[in-house]
Amino acid sequence: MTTFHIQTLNAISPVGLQRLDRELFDIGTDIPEPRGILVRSADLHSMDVPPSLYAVARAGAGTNNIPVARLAALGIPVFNTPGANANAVKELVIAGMLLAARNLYHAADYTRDLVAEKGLAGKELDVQVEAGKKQFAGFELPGKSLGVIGLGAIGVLVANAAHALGLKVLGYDPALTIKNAWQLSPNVEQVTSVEELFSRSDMITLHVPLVDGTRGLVNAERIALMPQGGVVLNFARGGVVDEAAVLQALDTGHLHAYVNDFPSESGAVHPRVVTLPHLGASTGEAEDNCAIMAVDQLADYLLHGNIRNSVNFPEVVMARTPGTTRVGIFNENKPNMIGQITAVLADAGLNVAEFTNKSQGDYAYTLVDVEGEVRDELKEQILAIDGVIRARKIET
Ligand SMILES: NC(=O)C1=CN([C@@H]2O[C@H](COP(=O)(O)OP(=O)(O)OC[C@H]3O[C@@H](n4cnc5c(N)ncnc54)[C@H](O)[C@@H]3O)[C@@H](O)[C@H]2O)C=CC1
Ligand SMILES: O=C(O)CCC(=O)C(=O)O
Repeated sequence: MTTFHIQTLNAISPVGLQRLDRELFDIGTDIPEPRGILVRSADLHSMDVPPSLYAVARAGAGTNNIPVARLAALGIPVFNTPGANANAVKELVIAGMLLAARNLYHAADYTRDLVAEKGLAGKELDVQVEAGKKQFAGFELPGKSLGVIGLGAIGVLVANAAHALGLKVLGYDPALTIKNAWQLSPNVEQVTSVEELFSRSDMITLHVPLVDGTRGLVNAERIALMPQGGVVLNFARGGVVDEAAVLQALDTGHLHAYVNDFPSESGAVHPRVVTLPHLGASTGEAEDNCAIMAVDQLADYLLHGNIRNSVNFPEVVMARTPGTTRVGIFNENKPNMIGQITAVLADAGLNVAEFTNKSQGDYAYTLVDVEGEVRDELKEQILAIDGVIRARKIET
């Protein structure tokens, strides 16, 4: 029986890893010729793709650290774990709003400084606490407006929780899915332009992927639309915000605070910025959820060829037909591919028991269960079809 080598490039929760049957999988950080890679935030863009590699599973949501298009062209699916860490991020966003509204981070620093640096104690400390606290007076959330950009797994949870805290919530997502629309509170007002969202929001929170269309989404022009004293919360990715524009708006007082999860040299030391060390998904619960989903999807692909939650190939899931052999085929999405594939199977004397083919963008994926002996040369015959990228006999 085949043993699949799985390479882990970040700490993946053991709750997920223990789901891999050690008779079928071996796992390590330095494993040679990996069939599968499990990753969180490690940057794979400069990686030489090992010829052995069949799939990459991201235990998390964002895949901007992975060369998704390059892997698609090689017939290598990239999986992610939609929603598995959404609650963890939502809770940190709520914490971020409160940190900003009540100036908590700087207030706690002030108190620590009175004792640790100035050496105050007793009555002297009490006097300075009461004298200094007015500089940290904040505002309450009810009555303020929050603009949520991106109403996906995280954005919907944030929007609903913010409404429950008494905020007026506006949402913007030009590609809102029906599933997410069902989850969204009817009290969240959807707006149709990002400019309207900025001009009507005291606070803005970002929940979009980092792609070409979202890079620098928060810029000087849009910040200028916000009411005086606004707050920007960024738990999406650093590149979604033009940080220089944010820092300038903080310096002029147009913005009150910037709370974010993506340290940079200038942002991390600015007095009106609170920067966390990419903590959004760092809860035991989220790490377990992500690892379980990533591992299950990777194992299902390696053992059965099924594709669930891939960011570069369509969803293709087919029950195994007893007494058959399964073949998985990636090809360019162009006419007559299915006809040519089934012709090769027929020429090889194989009867098709089950067949499914789905396309998405430039590529398509076929799973076929065949009756009859699948000889080694079948793979070469399928690969000889113009437009076929990869073919695999799925042994188990
Ligand atoms: N700080 C952290 O540790 C974490 C950060 N993230 C980041 O948050 C992002 C979102 O995560 P999820 O909500 O789970 O993803 P998701 O895929 O469920 O939602 C993203 C939403 O953004 C929308 N969108 C895309 N482009 C947009 C645009 N230009 N304007 C408005 N909406 C747009 C999409 O239609 C989708 O509904 C991830 O891609 C990742 O970068 C996710 C998890 C943890
Ligand atoms: O794995 C992590 O801690 C980061 C999570 C994240 O940024 C994501 O899921 O997009």
